[in-house]
This record gives sequence, C-alpha cells and structure tokens, in this order.
Amino acid sequence: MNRAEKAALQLQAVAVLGMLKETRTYDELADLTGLPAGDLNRYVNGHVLPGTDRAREVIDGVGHETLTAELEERIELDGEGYVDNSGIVFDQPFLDLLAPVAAESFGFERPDVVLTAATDGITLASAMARYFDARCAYAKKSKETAIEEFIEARDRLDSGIELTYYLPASALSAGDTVLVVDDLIRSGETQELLLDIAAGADAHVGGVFALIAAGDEGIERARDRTDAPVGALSRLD
Ligand SMILES: O=P(O)(O)OC[C@H]1O[C@H](OP(=O)(O)OP(=O)(O)O)[C@H](O)[C@@H]1O
Repeated sequence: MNRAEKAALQLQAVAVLGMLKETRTYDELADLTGLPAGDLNRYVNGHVLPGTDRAREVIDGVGHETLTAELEERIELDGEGYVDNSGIVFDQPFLDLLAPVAAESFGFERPDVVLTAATDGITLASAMARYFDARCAYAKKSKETAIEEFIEARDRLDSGIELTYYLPASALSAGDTVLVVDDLIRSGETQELLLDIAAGADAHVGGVFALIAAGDEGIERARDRTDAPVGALSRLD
C-alpha cells in the first residue's frame, strides 16, 4: 500500500466512525469498536488519524456490520415486493462509506473501470470508482447523439421485450479490468448484458457486485458467466 492509499484508508475509517458517532456517545462507540473513547474522540474530531491496521479493523469489522444493517434498514418494499432503494442510491455520502466495505468484502481485483447500467447503479459506481481510483462508465438503453461508436449488448427478455444497452466504445479498452456493479440484481439480465459489453471490448472481468440481491437467480446467472468474485452485500428473499 502506498502512502496515498494508506491516507485514503485512514480517512475512510474516520468517515465511518463519524457516521457511527452521529447516533452514539463516545462510550457507546468505544463499546462497539473496542477502541478507547479518548482515541475515538481524537479521530472523529480530526486531531489524529487511526493507524492503518486500526483503520482496516474499523472498516472490515464494525463498519461492515453496521453499514450492512443500515443498508437493509433503508430498503423499502411495496405491496407487490418491488424494491424502492432511493433512500440508498440518492445518498452519495452513504455510498461513499459503503464502497470500501463492498470493495474489501469480496476480494475484487482492482479495476481500471467500474461499469454499471443507467440509471440507479450510477451513484454506486461513482463511489466504487472513487474508492479504487478507477474510471466510471455506464451503459444506457439509448444511444447518445454525438457519439458514433458503441459497444452494444442485446437480449430478448422472458417477456418477449428486447433490451439493448449501449456503451460508448471509448469507455472500455481491450485488457482493461472491469468491475461490474449495480444497486440491485434480480434476474441478472442487466449484469449479463454488462458482462457481454465487457466481453465485446475484450476487457477482463475483475468482479460483479450488487448492493442488494433479490433472490439468488441473478447472482447465480452472473457466477455462470465469470470466474471472478460475484457478491451482494444484502439478500432479499
Ligand atoms: O437483475 P435485473 O432483473 O436485470 O434487475 C436489476 C436492474 O433493474 C434496475 O434497473 P432498471 O432496469 O429498473 O433501470 P433504472 O436503473 O433506470 O431504474 C436496477 O438498477 C438494475 O440495473
């Protein structure tokens, strides 16, 4: 880890502690993290940065547990079981906190590009790209007017409707490592099209990640398509 990566990790741990402190006293935060209240006070107030080992413990340990719980609390389901996750994907600071937890949990290869599908995956992809210091790209269901060359992926859905995603060809190069991310994975059709786009560019897939998996179908479909790690932080039945 170079100096800049260490500093980024330390600042991420401070951000996680700051979020946890919003609803807790320092003594409660000390109980939760196992760290002395005095140290926590100095971290949260920005006087001292936690060492890298401690920073990693905060992110991997208490960070993982509490952020996943917070993620699950923010998922709303309507009467028919459809997911409303606007409380998650509209909250960029929350996604910025989730990104290191997501990145560290599944052993994804460091990507050159974080790839998603418009619309709802974009803020997560942005957070993940910032964490990895990677580019962020999103495929859309329509072609941008001023762009001439696209990588396209098309599928006929079970409903008979054809779904096509377009990515500007300049967004991915042969040999790029791509992390495919999305807010939600249900059937896995969207992820499969994104994997088709990566294959169309001769890019290398470093992982597939979703915040929420609705059932197992989508995750299994993605696993059939790649040997890279595939995972979701939260699973709904
Ligand atoms: O696993 P799947 O069955 O493909 O479903 C997951 C996709 O569905 C949602 O996007 P949607 O197509 O609703 O577009 P949006 O992001 O613009 O709402 C979500 O953001 C995923 O991209």
